[in-house]
This record gives sequence, structure tokens and C-alpha cells, in this order.
Amino acid sequence: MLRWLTAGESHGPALTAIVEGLPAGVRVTSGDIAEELRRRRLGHGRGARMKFEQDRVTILGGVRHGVTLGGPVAIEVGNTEWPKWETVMSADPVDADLLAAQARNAPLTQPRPGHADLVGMQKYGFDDARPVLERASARETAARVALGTVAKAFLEQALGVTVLSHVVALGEVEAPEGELPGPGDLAAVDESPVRCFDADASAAMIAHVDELKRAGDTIGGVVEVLAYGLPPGLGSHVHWDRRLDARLAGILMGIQAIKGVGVGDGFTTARRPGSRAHDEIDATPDGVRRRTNRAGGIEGGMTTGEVLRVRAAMKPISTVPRRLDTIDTATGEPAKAINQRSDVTAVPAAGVVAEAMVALVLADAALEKFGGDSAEETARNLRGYLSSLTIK
Ligand SMILES: Cc1cc2nc3c(=O)[nH]c(=O)nc-3n(C[C@H](O)[C@H](O)[C@H](O)COP(=O)(O)O)c2cc1C
Ligand SMILES: C=C(O[C@@H]1CC(C(=O)O)=C[C@@H](OP(=O)(O)O)[C@H]1O)C(=O)O
Repeated sequence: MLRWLTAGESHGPALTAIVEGLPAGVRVTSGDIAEELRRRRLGHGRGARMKFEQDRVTILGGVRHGVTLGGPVAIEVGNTEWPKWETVMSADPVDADLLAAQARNAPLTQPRPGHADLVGMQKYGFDDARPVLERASARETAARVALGTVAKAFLEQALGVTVLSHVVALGEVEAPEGELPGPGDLAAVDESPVRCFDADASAAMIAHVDELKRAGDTIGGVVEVLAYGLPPGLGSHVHWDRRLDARLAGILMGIQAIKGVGVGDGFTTARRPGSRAHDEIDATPDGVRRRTNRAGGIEGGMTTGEVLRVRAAMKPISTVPRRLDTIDTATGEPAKAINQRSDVTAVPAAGVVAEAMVALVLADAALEKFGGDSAEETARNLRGYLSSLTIK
């Protein structure tokens, strides 16, 4: 079983991430993690913070000379802006000068509609939104992407599985249904400032973001994660919590601001008759194949061996520059919500986060099926399973 945790606040000194249960022999370096973190920071519509803040990656355990050892992998993502935030976010009791400086930081008492601010203050008994928003912030997704890098490396090296994502809708602009990016197309997707594979849709999305920025507004969208090279049989039909679709939905919904998940054609499938909703099966010289992939590579809670295809819908950023109506929790009077700065959209970044989340679930499901204390053992067990399949 793969276990993983993250810790740290948005403006704290660092995020910390640990993953336990990955085999030995997976090649991964801090450079690989830094590259994935770089991808997560990109995207047209992200705010000023992405430009001046740097992620500083240090692998603190579980890797030696660029190869995993089989123990927990611990990763620190340091925040280069920490010195500016030390008085606000210091963990230890502070001296008198620091306390005086902190007292000048007025509490944040105008909670943003759509963010965790108000209910977090109620639940945890704070009269300031700062302690809530620091952890609710999607800064934490940097730690998840760091862990996802290790999971992706395992999937590639032990199973030959490639995970990538692309943006399929940004607000009202949708990419045409059609050609999907293939396993080698990640760089082509990343070239688009909105991570959209279709050039015309990409241009329209960029214009849409610019228009919303001018209007002081924010926007959501839909990302699709694809996984190529999966064998049939990851996950199981036998119990609800072993179904791969349930596990993928849970992990994707666990990303900040994700409000819907679709597997394959998702909600569209519900509007089609059965004759046009399912994927008919053929025997081909290459083995059993589905004629289409409307199911997105999952039937009965298990991978079918076709391309895995899952979508996640993100709501618009809740720090709206136009400042939505709220209350001041200190006075109970009407007020305008907190707004220092904000992303117009973070949908392209959410795709990179979603890749990491899907990679962790797939790595977990692969280890459940094939086991292995070394990546080589997992690969050997996969080969044995594939060669022993009676229906190929
Ligand atoms: C990559 C990423 C970047 C985000 N950037 C912002 C932001 O700049 N401002 C903001 O208010 N929300 C941002 N969000 C969304 C908030 O984290 C989210 O709205 C908040 O957690 C409340 O959503 P929830 O109800 O799903 O928890 C971002 C989310 C992601 C995934
Ligand atoms: C820092 C990151 O995202 C942040 C996520 C976020 C939020 O409320 O979720 C709010 C913004 O931070 P701030 O309010 O300090 O400008 C984003 O920049 C990051 O992704 O690395």
C-alpha cells in the first residue's frame, strides 16, 4: 500500500512531502522534481507570485545517487520568499520586536466566498482567516507534484506507463473532441500557454483569460488526464473501495477547487443510448481491442488496457479581483472580500497537479497487483501476468 502525506503552509519556510511504499531501484533526481514543479508554475493567467517565488527542491531521504532505496521518500520544497514572511508565519514563539511587528499585521476578517476562509474560521475557532488560508491554499499542490514525480518515474520504468494531461475547456471555450495527445506529446501540450493540444482552441482560451483579467474576474475549466500503456486489471470490481474509478475520483476531488470528475465520456454517456455509449469488442491480430474508448479505459472498476481518460472540472479562482460581497467577521457588517492578488485561472497548473494525483493512484494499484520490493521485480511480475493472460 502506498501512503503519502504533505505538510506546510503557503507562506511557510517549506512544504514537506513523504511517500512510503514505493520499491527500490526507481531512478529519480531532485532535477526531475524541479522540472515537474516548473511545469506546475506555468500557465497563462497565473498571478504575480508565480514569477518572483521559487521552489527549492531537496530530497531528504529514500534516494541515494539518484535511485530509490525502498524506504520512505522525503522531499522538501523550500520557499525562497520565506524571509519576507518570517514575522507573519514563524513557528516558534517570537521575541518582543517580532511580536510588535506581528501586531501590525491586521487580522484578515473579510472571508472570500468560495474559499475555505469563513467556515475554516468557524470550525477552528480563529478570528483571523490567515491560519485557515495558509493551509487551504493550493501552494500545497507543489508538494503533491513532487510526490507525483516519483510515482511517474516508477510507472514509466517498471510498467512503461506514461501519464500526461491537457486542458479541454477554459470557461466557455472548449477544445474540439478529436485527436488526443499521445504519450510523446507532453512537450507539445506544454508549449501552449494554456496547455491545450488544439492550436485554435488554445488561442481562443488565451484571449478569454485576457478578457476576464481586464474585467477583474476569474475563470475555471476542465482538464483531462491520460495514461498510456496500462495493463488490464488494475483495481477491482469486488468492493467499492477497490474500484479504480472511485479511487481516481476521490484523489482528483481532493485537489483544491475541483468540483467534478468524469471517467471517459463521463456525463455525456448518461445522455446516450446504450448502443452508442459502450465500446464494442473485437478480436484483432494484436489481441482483444475495444472499437472505441468511451469508457475511458475502465470497466467494472478495473483498467481495460485501453488509454485511461479522466477529467476534472475546476471552479473559478475564489479571490475575485472585483471583490465579492461578504461580511466583516469582526463587526458583522457588510464588506468586500480579501483581495491582495490572484490567479485569473490556474486550470493549466491544475492539469499538472492532476497528473501527479493520477500517477500516485496508478502506482498504488500497480503495486497492489504486481507487488515488488524493487522496480525490476514489479516489471518481472507484470511480464509474468501478461504472458499468462488466457484472453489476450
Ligand atoms: C494550482 C491552483 C492554484 C490556485 N490559485 C488560487 C489563487 O491564486 N487564488 C485563489 O483564491 N484560489 C486559488 N486556487 C483555488 C483555491 O485553492 C480554492 O478555491 C480553495 O481551496 C477553495 O476551494 P475548495 O472549496 O475546493 O476547497 C488555486 C487552486 C489550484 C489547484
Ligand atoms: C502559491 C501558489 O498558489 C497560490 C494558491 C492560492 C490559493 O488560494 O489557493 C493563492 C495564491 O497565493 P497568494 O494569495 O499568496 O497570491 C496562489 O499564488 C502556488 O501554486 O505555488
